[in-house]
Amino acid sequence: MASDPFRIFIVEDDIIFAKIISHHLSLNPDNEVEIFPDGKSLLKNLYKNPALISLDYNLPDMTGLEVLKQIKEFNPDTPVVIVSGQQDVATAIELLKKGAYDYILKDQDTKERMWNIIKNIRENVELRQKIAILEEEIGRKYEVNNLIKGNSPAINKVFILIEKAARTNITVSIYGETGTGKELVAKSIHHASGRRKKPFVAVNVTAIPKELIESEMFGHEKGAFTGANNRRIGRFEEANHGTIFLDEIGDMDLNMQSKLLRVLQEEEVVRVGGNENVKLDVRVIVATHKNLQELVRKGEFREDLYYRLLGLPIHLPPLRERGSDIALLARFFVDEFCQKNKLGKLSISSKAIEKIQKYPFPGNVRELKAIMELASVMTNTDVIEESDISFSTASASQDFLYEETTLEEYNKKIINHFLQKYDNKVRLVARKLDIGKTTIYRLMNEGKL
Ligand SMILES: Nc1ncnc2c1ncn2[C@@H]1O[C@H](COP(=O)(O)OP(=O)(O)OP(=O)(O)O)[C@@H](O)[C@H]1O
Repeated sequence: MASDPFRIFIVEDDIIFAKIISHHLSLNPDNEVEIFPDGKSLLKNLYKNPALISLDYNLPDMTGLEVLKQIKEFNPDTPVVIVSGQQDVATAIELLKKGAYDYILKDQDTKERMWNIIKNIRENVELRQKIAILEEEIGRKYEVNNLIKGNSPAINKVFILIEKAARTNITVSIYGETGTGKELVAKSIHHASGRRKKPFVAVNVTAIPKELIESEMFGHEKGAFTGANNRRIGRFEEANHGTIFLDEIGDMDLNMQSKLLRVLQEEEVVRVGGNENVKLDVRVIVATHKNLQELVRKGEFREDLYYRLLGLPIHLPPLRERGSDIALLARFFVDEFCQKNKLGKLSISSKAIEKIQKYPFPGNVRELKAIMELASVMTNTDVIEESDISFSTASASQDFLYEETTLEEYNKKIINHFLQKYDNKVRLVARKLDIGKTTIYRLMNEGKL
C-alpha cells in the first residue's frame, strides 16, 4: 500500500527561487510540493493539512509573523520553517519563540538545508507514529481483562471495584493471600486511571532492610549518612504524578508507619538529611495478606494510618474459591508458556483438570502458573496428563489431604511414601509408622503397594 505523500507548501513571492526549491525537493517522489506567492493564498489552503510549510519572512501582503500566528492557530503541530534574506538573529529568535520549527537563510545552500530539515521531520513523524502504536499496544496489554484472567463471580466483583477505583484517586487497600494477584490488581487500577502514562512504582516493604527503608521511600541528600555519596530520590518521588504500590504494608514497623502517615497527610516528602519539602501528587495503593484490623487491635499497626489507608478495600479471593477460573487460568498459563518458548500447542486432559480442581492451591495463582509451566515441560505428548501435574513439596501434605479418598487408600499412600523415603526397608518403615511389618508385606503381596 502506497503511503500518503509528504505535502510541502512553499510560501515565496520570488517565484524563480520557489521553483528551484520545489524542483530540488520533488527529486524525492514521496514529496508533493505546492507554491503560494503570498500569505493569503496559503491561509486559504491550510485545510489541505501540509506536513511542512516553508515560509518567506518578507511577503507582499502580510508579515511572516502574522502568517506564522495564523498557521499555528489553525494547527499548532504544523512545522513551519522560516526562510529569509535578512540576517537578523533577533527576528529568528522571536519566530522560534512563536513556534517556528527552524529558521534558514535564503542563499545558494537553502535547498540543501531544507532537504535535511525535511529528512529530520519525516524521521520524527515516523518515530512519533511508532511510539503511538507502541503506547496503544501497551495500553491494550494493561487493559484489565488482558492482565487479569478469569470470569468467576468472585473475580467479576473485583473487576467492578477496579473500574470504580480507577475513576478517582482514592487510596486502595488490597487484601488477599499470597499469589492471588494483588500486584496485578494494583497495576490494572493504575493503567485504567488517568495516571497510566506516569510511573507505577511497586515497593515490597518486607524486601527492604529496616534501617534503609526511610531513605528508600523518601530519598536522601548527599552525606545524609555514611555511604550516602550522592543525592538519591526515593520511591515516592519516583512515583510522582503516578501510582505507588506498597506491598506487605502490614509488615511496616511502627516508626516507619508514623513517617508514612506524615507524608500522606502533608502530601510532601523531605529527603533524609534534607530540609526541602518536595510536593507530591501520588496515588497510593497498599496490599497485605495480613488482617490489618487485627494488627491494630494488637497495637502493631497505627489506627490512624489504618483509616488513612483503608480507602476502597478490595478483597481478592483465594484461587480455590474461584471455581471455573482454575481451568481457565491453567489453559492460559500453558498457552502463554508454549508461546513464549516456541512450543507447539498443548492441550490438557480432563483428568488433569480434575486433579488441579481438587487441589487447594496455598500459593494461589502463582503456584498454579508454576505447576502448569512444569507440566508443559514434563509432558511427552501434546496433551498434559494427570501424571504430568505435580504439586510442590511445600504444599504436598495439603495436596494429599485434599484428595478425598478412603482410609485404606490413605494408608496405602502413607506406607508407599515411607517405603520410597526409606529405600524400601520394610522393617524400618514398620517401626516409623508403628505398624506390624506383616501388614506391609501383606499389602505388597496383594499388589496394593
Ligand atoms: N487473574 C490472573 N490472571 C493472570 N495472571 C495472574 C492472575 N492473578 C495472578 N496472576 C499471576 O500470578 C503471579 C502472582 O501475582 P501477584 O504478584 O500479583 O500476586 P500477589 O498477591 O501480589 O503476591 P504476593 O502476596 O506474594 O505479593 C504473577 O505472575 C501474576 O502475573
